Amino acid sequence: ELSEPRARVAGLSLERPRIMGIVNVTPDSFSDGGQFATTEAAIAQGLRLVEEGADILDIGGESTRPNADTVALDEELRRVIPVVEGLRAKTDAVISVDTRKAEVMRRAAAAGADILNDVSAFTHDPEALEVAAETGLPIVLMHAQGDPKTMNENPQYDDVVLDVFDYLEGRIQACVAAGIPKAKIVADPGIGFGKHLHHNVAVMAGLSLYHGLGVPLLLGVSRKKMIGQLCNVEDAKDRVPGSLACAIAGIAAGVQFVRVHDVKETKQAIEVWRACAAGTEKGLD
Ligand SMILES: Nc1nc2[nH]c(SCCc3ccc(S(N)(=O)=O)cc3)nc2c(=O)[nH]1
Repeated sequence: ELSEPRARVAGLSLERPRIMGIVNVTPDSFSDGGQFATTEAAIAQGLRLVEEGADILDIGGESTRPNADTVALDEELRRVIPVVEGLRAKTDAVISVDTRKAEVMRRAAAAGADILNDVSAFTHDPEALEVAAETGLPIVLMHAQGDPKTMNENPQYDDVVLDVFDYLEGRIQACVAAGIPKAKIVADPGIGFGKHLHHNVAVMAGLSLYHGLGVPLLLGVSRKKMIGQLCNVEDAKDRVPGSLACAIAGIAAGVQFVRVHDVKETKQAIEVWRACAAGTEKGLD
């Protein structure tokens, strides 16, 4: 076999863009439905996103948006683990867990999670790298400058595109040194994490550079402030067209995974874009 076997991440081939649907497991502030209601709603949301075409579900129990408060370990476990268990029992979709805590990673892997997605690139929790290596799961390394609490106050870069590249390269090396094969690593430039608008758009324009890291790329821009700033749209729910534009821009630059809220819409945008890029109605297959 002259060509090396086609790369896969969590069993997913990378011959076509993969959609990661977002499942935020945060208490429903509109009702005192309690933990059970939150768990059941999150599981239902995950199954809906799979129906809409999500290849992966990203389960997050701690908001890492700017100025967000941290969530205690026991609370994050209470939010995330039941949802991973519930979804594992009901779907074969790939399950990713968005967490910075080693214990959440360990328990999520035991509950059947397939990918560990850490917005701190396994730097926040001193145990995270070792636990991730022990699970043997594929991981997502994302760039962030600073902590969610303060990251967007005054981010500083020499050259944001190159600085993000160098950071990710260093984290890949640290993970490989910790025993995580490079074939199990996905890199992500972290739109909105310690970046002003001009940093975010520079990263978007420079996405193709990150293929030089030698790993698949993931992009998460869905409904983020960058879109709101460009189009003066305050409510995140009104940012879907801009989110689709960012997903397609990423895919056109060769990004293999897009992390989105609006799976149905993103899937339609991708299918149409692929047919037009391939010039055949069958798309790029
Ligand atoms: N791999 C990966 N994981 C992620 N998890 C999240 S949670 C989003 C937190 C947030 C919300 C809103 C803004 S803002 N102010 O730019 O609108 C920033 C960060 N995102 C990502 C992402 O991209 N990749």
